[in-house]
Amino acid sequence: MNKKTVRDIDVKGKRVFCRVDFNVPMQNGVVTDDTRIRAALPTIQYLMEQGAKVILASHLGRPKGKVVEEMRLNAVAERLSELLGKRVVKTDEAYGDAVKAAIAQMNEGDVLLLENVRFYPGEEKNDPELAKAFAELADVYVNDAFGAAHRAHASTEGIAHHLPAVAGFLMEKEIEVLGKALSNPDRPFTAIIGGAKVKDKIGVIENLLDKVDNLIIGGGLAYTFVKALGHEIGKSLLEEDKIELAKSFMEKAKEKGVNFYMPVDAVVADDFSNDANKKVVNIDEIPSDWEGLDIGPKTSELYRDVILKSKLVIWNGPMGVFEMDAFAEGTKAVAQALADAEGTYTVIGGGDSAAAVEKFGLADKMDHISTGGGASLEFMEGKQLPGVVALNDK
Ligand SMILES: Nc1ncnc2c1ncn2[C@@H]1O[C@H](COP(=O)(O)OP(=O)(O)O)[C@@H](O)[C@H]1O
Ligand SMILES: O=C(OP(=O)(O)O)[C@H](O)COP(=O)(O)O
Repeated sequence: MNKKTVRDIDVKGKRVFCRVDFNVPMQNGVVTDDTRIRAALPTIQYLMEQGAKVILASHLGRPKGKVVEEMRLNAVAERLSELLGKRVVKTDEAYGDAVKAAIAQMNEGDVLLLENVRFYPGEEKNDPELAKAFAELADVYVNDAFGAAHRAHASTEGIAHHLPAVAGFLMEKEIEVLGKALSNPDRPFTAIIGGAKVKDKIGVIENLLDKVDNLIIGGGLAYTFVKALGHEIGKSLLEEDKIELAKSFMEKAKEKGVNFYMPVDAVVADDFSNDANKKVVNIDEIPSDWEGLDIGPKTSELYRDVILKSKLVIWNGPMGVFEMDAFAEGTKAVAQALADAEGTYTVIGGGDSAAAVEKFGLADKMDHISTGGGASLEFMEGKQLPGVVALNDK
């Protein structure tokens, strides 16, 4: 990475505004998955050890510029305190006089967490005034929020124009791992794209066709491709206006010598529910009033073979509706193949795929699980991430 990191600056005694992505799932006021908090610990602990006054900032959810009580960061501060073994002070605002007064009380090595930055309308608008108000709190800016690096917001981008601005360790690692995967991949290089958001993923599929040896398609978005081949897909997920594009991708794959793998069979159901009637059919035999909710066993086997022969695999998006046990087998099979693949570097691209490997107890078998869903996708599409661009060059 050609950006400066926390290693390149002296932070002793300095107030460091460190943007993290603590956008974690919560239920009844308790953090239910602290992966993102743990992922930021190396940077936080380094700053503490170096004698910085660590001021953490994060968003949680999408409160749309207003205070939403359930989206306060109090529970996050509690969890972070437990993980650090040190009390983290939490302010009820993210800038202003009360916050400045709390910061003035800090000693070297102390940690303070600001309130949810998205309680202010200026955050998502990247309002220069809010960016300045954040900058006034500190001497140095550190961005460790890879999961939010695709957002040009006041605390992820604007503030970097007012202070010395460097990357944290998580940001550095994410960019390095994903960057290496794309620029200098070990081969055969396989990308597995699944999930439901066809529109969001079309761009990444197009970009990956220039880079991979094998492209595997699964999940809800596969049916637009099945339809493009001229098959009946019943009530399966369809993005009608992307059929032509899907066709062009399959042609492009052929021209470029990319092996394009699509489901050869599917688990279809007569209802979108765990208790629906279900059966396995060949991909060109989906009944008109049924819908495909998982890849079938023949497809799982085919995909497993491709995975085991690969040296690098990146995976984004489940193979089926894995949240329902009845349609989790395909996603589980792919996760298991990744876990079993020896000498294969496996990268999980955030979001639901990360939740899936966690659910199947295979997370520790993966080489890199990205903390960013949208961010890793945009990175793989070849887009510049504003939160990274704004940092100081080496
Ligand atoms: N065949 C399918 N039909 C409908 N939804 C599906 C299908 N396969 C997967 N999904 C859904 O896709 C969702 C994840 O999609 P997406 O958000 O694109 O993935 P990610 O979060 O990994 O980027 C999951 O909630 C899953 O239930
Ligand atoms: O959870 C996040 O995105 P992700 O689910 O795509 O990884 C990030 O914290 C960004 O949140 P946002 O999509 O509300 O800007």
